[in-house]
Amino acid sequence: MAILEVKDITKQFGGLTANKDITMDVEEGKITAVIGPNGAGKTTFFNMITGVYQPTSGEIKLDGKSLIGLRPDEVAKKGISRTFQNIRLFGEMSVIENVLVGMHTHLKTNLLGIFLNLPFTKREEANAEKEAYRLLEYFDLHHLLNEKANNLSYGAQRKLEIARALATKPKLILLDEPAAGMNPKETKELTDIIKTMGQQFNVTVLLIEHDMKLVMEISEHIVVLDHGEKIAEGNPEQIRTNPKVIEAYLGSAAVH
Ligand SMILES: Nc1ncnc2c1ncn2[C@@H]1O[C@H](COP(=O)(O)OP(=O)(O)OP(=O)(O)O)[C@@H](O)[C@H]1O
Repeated sequence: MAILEVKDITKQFGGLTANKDITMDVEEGKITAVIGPNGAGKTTFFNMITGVYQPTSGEIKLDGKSLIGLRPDEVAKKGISRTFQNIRLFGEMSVIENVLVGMHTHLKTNLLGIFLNLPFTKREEANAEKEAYRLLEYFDLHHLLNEKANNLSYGAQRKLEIARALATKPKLILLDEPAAGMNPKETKELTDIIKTMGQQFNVTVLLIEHDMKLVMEISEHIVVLDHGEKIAEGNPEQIRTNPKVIEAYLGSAAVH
């Protein structure tokens, strides 16, 4: 079943068409990747799904309900969470605080409850901390929980961003180049995390990534954009051997 349905979306910035009539489905529980050369329109595509930009035309549905016209915070409430190409953590806050901030978007507690120190509030906070710890354990960041986010290695910051995005309990998580800037060891670790996190956290993964080894290893479905248009989609084998994709993006050397 498709959790996300995108139909004929187009985005124009003045005279430039960044996305043109893109149609695709993201199947629930499957890892889907969007690939393509720089400037192909991948981030614009994510920005439309998350309400940062409104499409010039077309339809986007989550669980059969339209997301058109919703602001980013409203899209987030519907169950879509994301990470960014450039890391956006609260650098002065600790690792666990970064995750707790993510969780607070769906806790029932309000500020009054915190000031009055109500039992319900305390219980909810304690549960949130436990859950945050469990998340950090999964990302192997639990030993760093009191460290300032700014002090983490680059790879650890990238993982923390994903952990924070998961803390909002999304149905669908969008990862924008999660492996960018990572060394091979970090990329390998991240590959394993992304591969298993769907089942672990009951979330569907849609990612943009340039690291083809990662993409080919974890994706069940791949969509290829070039100059704002979808030029191919299919499973890794179909994409790897598609002449159009090789010409536009992969190059003959990258096929093996
Ligand atoms: N806000 C904007 N205003 C004008 N043009 C934009 C805007 N955002 C993106 N573009 C243009 O749209 C095109 C697609 O950009 P986009 O960032 O979506 O590509 P991309 O595939 O994500 O590239 P990369 O892999 O380099 O991140 C580019 O030509 C870009 O300059």
